[in-house]
Amino acid sequence: MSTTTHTAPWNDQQTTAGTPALELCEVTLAYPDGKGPDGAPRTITALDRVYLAAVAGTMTALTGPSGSGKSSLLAVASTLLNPTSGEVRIGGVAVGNLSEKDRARLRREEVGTVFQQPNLIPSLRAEDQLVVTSHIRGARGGATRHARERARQLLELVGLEGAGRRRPHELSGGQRQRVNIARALMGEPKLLLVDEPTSALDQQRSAEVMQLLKNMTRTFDLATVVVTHDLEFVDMADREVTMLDGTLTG
Ligand SMILES: Nc1ncnc2c1ncn2[C@@H]1O[C@H](COP(=O)(O)OP(=O)(O)OP(=O)(O)O)[C@@H](O)[C@H]1O
Repeated sequence: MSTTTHTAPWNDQQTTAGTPALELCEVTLAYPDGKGPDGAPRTITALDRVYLAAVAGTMTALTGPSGSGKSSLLAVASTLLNPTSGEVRIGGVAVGNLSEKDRARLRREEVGTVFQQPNLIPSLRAEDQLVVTSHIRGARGGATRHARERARQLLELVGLEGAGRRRPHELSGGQRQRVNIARALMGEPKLLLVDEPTSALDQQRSAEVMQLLKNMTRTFDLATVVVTHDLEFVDMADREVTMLDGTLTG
């Protein structure tokens, strides 16, 4: 019986240093919205022919009013939602051409996500929050040690050295968000997508979390896209883009 190794399609590609980690090309996303008075299906256009390129080592702030389409953009960029039309490319690879399995693998290997609420597991210590995913995926022995070592390094990098044994209720809101960010970096992503990371934090903690995201962007050469309502922190980003009624400007 012959064995074949399955190489991820995106590893087969010649990607040049200049390839953006994320490209959205003419991306439109329409959600179903019931039926109109005539019984015809209606839709809400959340994204309307959006172009966006995010390159390594750069933090992009994504702003815009409530309902303008920011979370929809992150959902499409993270490959969790398929656009209605247009193309999403991660590291130069057109996501629409991939099987569901390859898309999940691409997401796992290339994309880190940080959501508004840290969603930490209440019973787990900080370090275990970071290693649990690799454990669930079957890592044992050397791989487990490697994951634990990386978890410790990341916790130190996000300013939580010595807090690895604390459970979520023993951490402040800002510290929980730091664990969340460290967890998103465990898979060594190239693209980091962050949705409103400061919504539950006071001004000082918010500034610290934004600074941390910027530091991580530089340290790991990430393409980071941060949705934020906090206009005062927008200047910390390298670039600002604004959503308005599903259209991106900036
Ligand atoms: N699952 C869904 N089904 C139908 N419509 C949706 C769905 N999710 C979002 N929408 C609609 O799509 C539009 C964009 O929503 P989205 O959540 O992307 O905006 P947002 O800018 O992230 O808003 P907020 O800042 O309030 O989080 C809105 O009109 C919203 O009502």
